[in-house]
Amino acid sequence: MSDNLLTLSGVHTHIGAYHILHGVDLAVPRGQLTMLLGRNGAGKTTTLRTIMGLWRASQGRIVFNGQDITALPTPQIAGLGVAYVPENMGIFADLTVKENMVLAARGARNASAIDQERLQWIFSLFPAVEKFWNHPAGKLSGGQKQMLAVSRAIVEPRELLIIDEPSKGLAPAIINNMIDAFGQLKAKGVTILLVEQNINFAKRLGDTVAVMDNGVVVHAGAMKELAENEELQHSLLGLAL
Ligand SMILES: Nc1ncnc2c1ncn2[C@@H]1O[C@H](COP(=O)(O)OP(=O)(O)OP(=O)(O)O)[C@@H](O)[C@H]1O
Repeated sequence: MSDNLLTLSGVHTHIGAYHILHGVDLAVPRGQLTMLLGRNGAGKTTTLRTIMGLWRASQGRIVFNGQDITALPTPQIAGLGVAYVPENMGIFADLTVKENMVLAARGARNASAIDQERLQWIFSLFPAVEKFWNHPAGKLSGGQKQMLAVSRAIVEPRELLIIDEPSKGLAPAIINNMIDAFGQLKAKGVTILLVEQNINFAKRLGDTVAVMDNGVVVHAGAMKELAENEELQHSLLGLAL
């Protein structure tokens, strides 16, 4: 088996009449945290949605854990162990934190059916989830909602966690908490693919990086190499810095 848990080769995606992805090549190494960076509109979200089968690749190939998933329906892709947290987080605002968690655990009808050891671990990663267990999710702060969204994604064991801009709009203290939690997830063997705009967040957390522009990956390599090269950051990311 290859060292890459996920690979995209020459992936094109059209949305209606618009040709958005123009041959994306991306490798997500097993056990690492890969950062997907790029200016606004570069195609990052479209890439994540194409991996999940929410948009269809019109050309190219997506392989997860040795299996071609390019044409699989989204529930089957999720069933292989891929969790996706979209930018809007997909939380049910009118339901409590507990109800949100129960709904995320396939087959669980109530909180006691959630793996309790796992739940305690999630509480230790994100204490706010325990603290606001019986509160409506809509009343949480932005950072707490993001923590709930990630908690929902990991309520069952996953091999790959895909998260769209988890640091967006968060205060620095909450970002530190997130960085800590992602580090612990990685230590548990979860492979993570994160879309980011915040280069400092990316530098602190990323092992591998891919930078997109105009619907293709224009740079890929070690995060450390990009983090140490300000000229390269500027030429690849420009004002996004
Ligand atoms: N539903 C859609 N219909 C038409 N064009 C779309 C649609 N969704 C995205 N696009 C276009 O596709 C391009 C890539 O968008 P995408 O959201 O993937 O970029 P991004 O890199 O995630 O940027 P951002 O950080 O702003 O979300 C943009 O030009 C965008 O306008």
